[in-house]
Amino acid sequence: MRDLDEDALLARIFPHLPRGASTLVPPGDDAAVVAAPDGRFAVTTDVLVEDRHFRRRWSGGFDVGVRAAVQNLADVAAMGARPTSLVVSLVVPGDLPAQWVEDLARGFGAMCAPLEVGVVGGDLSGGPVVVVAVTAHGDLEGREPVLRGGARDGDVVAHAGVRGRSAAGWALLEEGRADVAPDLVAGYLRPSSPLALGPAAARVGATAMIDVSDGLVRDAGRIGRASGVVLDLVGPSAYGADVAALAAAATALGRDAGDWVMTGGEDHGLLATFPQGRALPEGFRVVGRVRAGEPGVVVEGRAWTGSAGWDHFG
Ligand SMILES: Nc1ncnc2c1ncn2[C@@H]1O[C@H](COP(=O)(O)OP(=O)(O)OP(=O)(O)O)[C@@H](O)[C@H]1O
Ligand SMILES: Cc1ncc(C[n+]2csc(CCOP(=O)(O)O)c2C)c(N)n1
Ligand SMILES: [Mg+2]
Ligand SMILES: [Mg+2]
Ligand SMILES: [Mg+2]
Repeated sequence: MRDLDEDALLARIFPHLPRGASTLVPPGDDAAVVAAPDGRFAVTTDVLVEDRHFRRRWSGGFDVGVRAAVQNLADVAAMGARPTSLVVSLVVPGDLPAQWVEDLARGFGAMCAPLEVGVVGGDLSGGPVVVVAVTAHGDLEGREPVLRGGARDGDVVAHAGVRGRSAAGWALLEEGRADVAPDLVAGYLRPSSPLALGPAAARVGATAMIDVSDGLVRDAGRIGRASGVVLDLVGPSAYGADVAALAAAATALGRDAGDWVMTGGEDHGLLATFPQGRALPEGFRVVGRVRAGEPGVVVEGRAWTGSAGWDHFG
């Protein structure tokens, strides 16, 4: 596994997976779309693993519940769908206080109840570390899903949500410096995604969309490769306010705030492409252009030479 990256591993998995009779959008996007006799729905799953995504000494059950919900709801929103329901599978070690699990459920409730998203079931098992695996469903409300593969030469690239805050908060926790910027730590522990802007982007004709889980540059590259175009992003110098908000943390840790903005994961903003001249939903900000060229991503016209963004294996 150490010799593969996530995309290479998926390329080995996908050929073996049956398409089934009802698949409208197969694996490869933020969610699949499945036909139902009375319509169709988006479905997606993401897992959080103790000591890979969170540490129990930093994150309470409530935090992990919020985060697991957001991570999955954002994948639904990135299809242009409205989330409707979750199911939650838990693996819990024997030393875990029952209160932690109750707090986890409260975290799901706090995130989902205001959205009228039901948490409608799940599964329980024991195991060596905490694992929270969530499946989320969404309603496309009669619209076409917004795929990763629809960006076209001449489109604008726009982003909604925060940039780099989760990465900065995670770095502060790792270095024992949470005191430097508690707001950034909160952005890591309990990220917030502009979920309503997924359907809003779809309604104004977004051509492609992804939620940013592995970093702007890496996830922009996924749209570029899926669409057969290149996304040319603005660089860190265009993100003055974002960089300023991360400056104290970057200074304290000797890290680069611009790198967090461009490559930090787990913010769960929405990155979308729109036809040129389209009025964007409020909350989206233009961060680049789509051009013809070697499919993928460039920053200010050049290959990105900063860190690559998150990959579990690569
Ligand atoms: N084990 C697997 N079997 C089948 N399909 C998979 C598997 N793992 C991932 N996929 C599919 O591969 C695509 C990419 O998955 P990935 O997890 O990178 O996307 P994501 O959930 O949007 O990102 P992230 O997990 O970083 O938040 C998705 O369509 C997903 O359903
Ligand atoms: C303890 C700890 N170590 C490392 C990280 C960083 N991290 C883990 S997964 C991920 C990207 C998205 O994951 P996925 O693709 O699984 O959704 C990132 C940035 C963390 N959050 N906690
Ligand atoms: Mg996603
Ligand atoms: Mg995933
Ligand atoms: Mg990922």
